[in-house]
Amino acid sequence: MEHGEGALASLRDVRMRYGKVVALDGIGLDVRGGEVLALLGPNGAGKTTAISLLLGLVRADEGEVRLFGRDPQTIEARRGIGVMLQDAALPPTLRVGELIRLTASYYPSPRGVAESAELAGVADLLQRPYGKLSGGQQRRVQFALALCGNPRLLFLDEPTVGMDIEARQKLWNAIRALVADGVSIVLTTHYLEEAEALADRVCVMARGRIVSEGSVESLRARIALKRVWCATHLPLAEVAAWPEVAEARLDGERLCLATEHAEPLVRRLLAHDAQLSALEVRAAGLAEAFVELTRDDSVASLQEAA
Ligand SMILES: Nc1ncnc2c1ncn2[C@@H]1O[C@H](COP(=O)(O)OP(=O)(O)OP(=O)(O)O)[C@@H](O)[C@H]1O
Repeated sequence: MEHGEGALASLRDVRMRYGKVVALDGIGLDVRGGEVLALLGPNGAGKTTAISLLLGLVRADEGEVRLFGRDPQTIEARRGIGVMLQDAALPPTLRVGELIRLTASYYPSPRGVAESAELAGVADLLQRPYGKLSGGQQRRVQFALALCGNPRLLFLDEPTVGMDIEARQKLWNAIRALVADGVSIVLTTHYLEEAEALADRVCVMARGRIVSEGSVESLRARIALKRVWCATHLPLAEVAAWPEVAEARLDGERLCLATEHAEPLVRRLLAHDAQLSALEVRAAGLAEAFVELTRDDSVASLQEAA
């Protein structure tokens, strides 16, 4: 199958610059029907730019961008999506119910105001002016606006920023309900647990590229690695070549090694350096796996046959 065929939305060989800044450096991405795709990556990785292209808010310098097989700037394509961006500037004096009604009116077959509000957990806020709501409440209203058009595809850019734990859980449940209803979702997040809780597939971006793509499990597989730190006179290059060592780098004064075989590695280290000190062994968490993935493009070996 040709890349992008059958996908709800796709980027192909897309490059994008802002002046001298390369925001996207040749990326390909498909959003498939029925999936929750999480885009992860550190600040400035290019996640928002990728979404902005799919939404038709900006045009790519190079490459092809399709939304429902069309140019994302066409009205037909835009009517099929719902959007929750980071910097939603909504009129503060409008009441929540009015905002939902107004937004829904742009769509051919919207959800009702009451149903949208119920799904987003803002049914008790309908009479309140938007500007008087808390940050977390405003985010939930923005979610209601994203889903009120009855979209097939929903873009959520860091949807749970500023929400407390309970609100976050409620939003996750609402997202699950939409997915069960056949809605596809593209989500960006800095919370790994959010990707774990929701995503079928994860794309890790760094420096305008996709450095890893696969299931949440393939990311989690990195937890099998342990981290070993030690102060040693052994040269980094020598230790990096040992068979037990998956990755090696300097962390301040110490070597930091990633390994699946911590005990044999520690035995070998001690055998080669009797003066070795400051030894520490820890399991690598998902957060560390993520940092590793985004540290260096060469660690793209996790690529999973999807
Ligand atoms: N309108 C713009 N003008 C100039 N540079 C921009 C613009 N938008 C994005 N950039 C730059 O492009 C790069 C990618 O930014 P982008 O917002 O896509 O990253 P991100 O992954 O969404 O980051 P974050 O997690 O901080 O939201 C960054 O270096 C950013 O500074």
